[in-house]
Amino acid sequence: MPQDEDGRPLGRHERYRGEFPIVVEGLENRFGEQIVHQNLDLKVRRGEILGVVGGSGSGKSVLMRSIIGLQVPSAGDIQVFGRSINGADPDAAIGVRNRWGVLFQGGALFSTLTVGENVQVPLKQFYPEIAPDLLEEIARYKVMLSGLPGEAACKFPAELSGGMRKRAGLARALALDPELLFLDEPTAGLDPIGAAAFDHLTRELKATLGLTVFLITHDLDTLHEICDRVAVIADRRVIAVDTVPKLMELDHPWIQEYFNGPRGRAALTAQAIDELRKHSDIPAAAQAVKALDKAEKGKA
Ligand SMILES: Nc1ncnc2c1ncn2[C@@H]1O[C@H](COP(=O)(O)OP(=O)(O)OP(=O)(O)O)[C@@H](O)[C@H]1O
Repeated sequence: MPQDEDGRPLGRHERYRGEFPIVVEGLENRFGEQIVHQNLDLKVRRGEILGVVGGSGSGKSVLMRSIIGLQVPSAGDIQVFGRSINGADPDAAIGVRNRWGVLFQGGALFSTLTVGENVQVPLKQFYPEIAPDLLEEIARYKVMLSGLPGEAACKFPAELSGGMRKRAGLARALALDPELLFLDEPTAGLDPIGAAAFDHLTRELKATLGLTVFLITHDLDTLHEICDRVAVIADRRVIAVDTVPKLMELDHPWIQEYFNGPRGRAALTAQAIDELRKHSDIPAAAQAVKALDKAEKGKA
């Protein structure tokens, strides 16, 4: 039975009201001789989009897999909704596991099922009593919530573009009305316009559905645009968690290279121009945007 922050049992449809729906303490993950995480601590705040960054192979996906119970850590404790998930028996853990949705890298859709049937998989698993026509209706609603046309529910994953497949994966992740959404590199492989649209959708969904989002990404635009805070993994642990501007002030070499390198600065400039555009009713802002656009055209 899921519990609230004071250990009281939560009803099936009650939502978590504590400050930190995810708390990771002293996490260690080893694969043979390789130590991926050691003494890793992280607290995710309710209602935030937490970006997770780190070099390739730094253990971002392993951290996500540990939190959702797909990777059993060698040491440490992980609490989700105030409940330790390590060593929890599967039946008891179900009270927690039906309260998150996951979009894996590449979407991980079943290729032999239509999009709608993919969305129905978790629904059937956790709510076998729902009648087939209602299942179909819920699936179609989730498909549309993810920004796809309703007809996409009848298509097979192979019939969709990369961006549409991501949205279909998102529809499945939203199937159970989760409180927590895990996204593993959602904008990887999308063109800049598709990536910006997916970011926008993530932000909208967070606001309208009251989600807490754990977002692994390499995408600097995503970090600047939609993340409330960003956790940086390096040296086998989380070395900092803060807003992007605050992180940029830190003196760590990886952080400096990542956020203040040429790509980091370009993302920052793009965000600044976006902000200015929002205020183009102010003559000085409109003038600045015009000048910057002209400079960009000159570069091209
Ligand atoms: N099941 C496994 N068995 C052995 N080693 C593994 C396993 N899963 C992950 N690893 C190793 O753990 C390390 C961290 O992997 P992980 O996928 O978490 O990195 P990442 O930070 O997500 O990288 P990327 O940004 O490239 O996706 C890598 O060296 C990887 O080879």
